[in-house]
Amino acid sequence: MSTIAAYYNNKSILITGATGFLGKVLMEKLFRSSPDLKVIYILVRPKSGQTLQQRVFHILNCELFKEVREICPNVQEKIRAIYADLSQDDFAISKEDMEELLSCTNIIFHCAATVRFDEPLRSAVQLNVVATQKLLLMAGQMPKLEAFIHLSTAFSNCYRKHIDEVIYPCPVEPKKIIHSMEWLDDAIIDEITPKLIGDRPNTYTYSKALGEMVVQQEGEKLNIAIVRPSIVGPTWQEPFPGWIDTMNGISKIIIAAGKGLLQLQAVEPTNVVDLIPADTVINLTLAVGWYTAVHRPKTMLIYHSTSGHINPFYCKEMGLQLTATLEKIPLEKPFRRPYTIGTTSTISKQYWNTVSHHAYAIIYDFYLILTGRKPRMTKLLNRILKTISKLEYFSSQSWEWTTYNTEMLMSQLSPEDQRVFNFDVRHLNWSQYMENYVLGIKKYLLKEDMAGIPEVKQHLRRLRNIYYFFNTTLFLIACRLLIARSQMARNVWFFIVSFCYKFLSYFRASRMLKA
Ligand SMILES: CCCCCCCCCCCCCCCCCCCCCCCCCCCCCC(=O)SCCNC(=O)CCNC(=O)[C@H](O)C(C)(C)COP(=O)(O)OP(=O)(O)OC[C@H]1O[C@@H](n2cnc3c(N)ncnc32)[C@H](O)[C@@H]1OP(=O)(O)O
Ligand SMILES: NC(=O)C1=CN([C@@H]2O[C@H](COP(=O)(O)OP(=O)(O)OC[C@H]3O[C@@H](n4cnc5c(N)ncnc54)[C@H](OP(=O)(O)O)[C@@H]3O)[C@@H](O)[C@H]2O)C=CC1
Repeated sequence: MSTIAAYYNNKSILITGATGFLGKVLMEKLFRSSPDLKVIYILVRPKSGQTLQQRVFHILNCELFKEVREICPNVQEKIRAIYADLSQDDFAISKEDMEELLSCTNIIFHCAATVRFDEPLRSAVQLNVVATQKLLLMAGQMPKLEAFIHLSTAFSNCYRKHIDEVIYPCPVEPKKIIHSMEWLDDAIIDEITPKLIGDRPNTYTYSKALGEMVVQQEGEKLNIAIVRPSIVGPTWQEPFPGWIDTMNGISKIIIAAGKGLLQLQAVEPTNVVDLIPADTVINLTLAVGWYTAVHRPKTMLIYHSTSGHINPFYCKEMGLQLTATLEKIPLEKPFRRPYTIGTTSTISKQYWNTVSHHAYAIIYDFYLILTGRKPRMTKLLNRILKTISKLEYFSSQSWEWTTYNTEMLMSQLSPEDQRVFNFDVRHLNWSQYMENYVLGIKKYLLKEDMAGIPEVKQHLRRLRNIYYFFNTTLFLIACRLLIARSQMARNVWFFIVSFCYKFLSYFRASRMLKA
């Protein structure tokens, strides 16, 4: 049996963010690989009118947990959902629950975070920094705690091009930031936010960097490690390929491209997109948990979960594969045929935005008005372009992450552990992965019916014909206008027509001679 899987058996594990994308994949893998684990405590808040129990029921009944439901029929009994709101003091956990957590927990996986790039600094700090600090204080009071694993992001130091597995300190100490948030009002915080985040693009990356500093400072006496994934995509292999249930940045780009709404991508075709599958991140996280608890490294180690250095996926390759896949597995109700153009030049971006986005939206809205409907395309397009502009910082650049700790860990695993907890992306086939990505988006995110694919393909063929017809008509109108206004265009036109006529006459004459 795998040593790592055996380690988690009979353990009490505390997970924050278990209702999130990575949290679910983490729980699933734990139950599948170590069905004899004692209990998983999850800190959950009620949401969207659902109680804690309803949320847990919903998670366990989703497709991701299909295999777990068979392997571990009593899975429901092994999850203990604890009411908690991490943005409140003491997390609003009841006294009894807190006592149980403090006395029983063996391992903590801290996944909860606000991942929105545009979160106001106060809320980003509250969740990504203050909550982390409080959880570390709790961890310090847990006599049975063996490891604390903190999930951060590979982009916490994205103002650097080359990023090592170390903490890069922020100029202002986290404690000072936390303190200032207590007495500054929202207007002042908004005003000073750009100065505080400095070269970072948003409050998310800044607050995650502060969170790492807090982990380093407050976790000195703990057995602690940080995992930094890059852009997390759907599962690669486990429990099945293509599972995704989050509308993160890159999925938004794929959907907008798939619906034919977005053709221009602010990317340099030669840049690397550092995508990493969710199951790879979780396998590494579990291996890190085991290594930290059993081998107890002297210093806190940081592990990069990235792909670019060993199996680079270039933007151009991604664009081509995305276009090919979207033809094979089209998304429902496309506005146009999916097509991608990548550029980072401002002039080129403005040109393609006008020609390829705004012009089409205006024409479509005009068509809607003519057919007695309400125009909506320009509004939708503007919203999408606004969203995409917030991702441009990440799509238009490349980074280099070193992975010495991740490679060291891989070398410490037995062949069986390397197989069961595979986090080696050298053999990841990007073309296959993109196909499963689109399938996953279609099935699990958009909940579209696979049986509708032939009909969509037919619709796409109609759109293609309209496109050719429209372009040919535009071309002929342009030619006609030119001929009417310019002597030179008329001369060129007569030259082309007489040349074609002579060619045809010669062709006919030679055929008659042969006959
Ligand atoms: C055949 C020829 C082929 C030619 C090929 C030639 C090759 C040439 C090269 C071409 C290359 C092309 C490549 C194509 C692919 C490019 C890939 C680029 C890769 C880079 C992508 C970067 C992605 C992000 C990177 C993240 C790094 C950080 C790592 C982390 O830790 S991330 C943690 C997770 N967080 C996130 O991912 C972000 C979370 N989201 C947010 O923070 C927010 O959504 C936001 C981004 C800040 C945007 O906020 P908004 O308020 O603006 O948007 P909101 O999401 O609230 O939506 C507003 C409304 O708009 C609607 N909407 C949004 N998107 C879409 C859509 N796609 N479709 C339809 N509608 C959309 C949305 O529904 C909202 O509507 P409402 O609910 O009604 O209000
Ligand atoms: N997804 C990605 O591309 C990447 C993610 N990461 C990191 O991985 C971790 C997990 O990310 P991911 O799963 O994608 O994020 P999600 O947004 O899917 O999940 C966030 C989780 O945090 C919980 N949470 C948020 N606020 C609170 C609160 N006040 N009280 C209790 N729980 C709360 C959410 O609970 P609820 O369901 O109630 O909202 C949810 O379970 C994060 O630390 C993130 O920074 C790093 C790199 C890339």
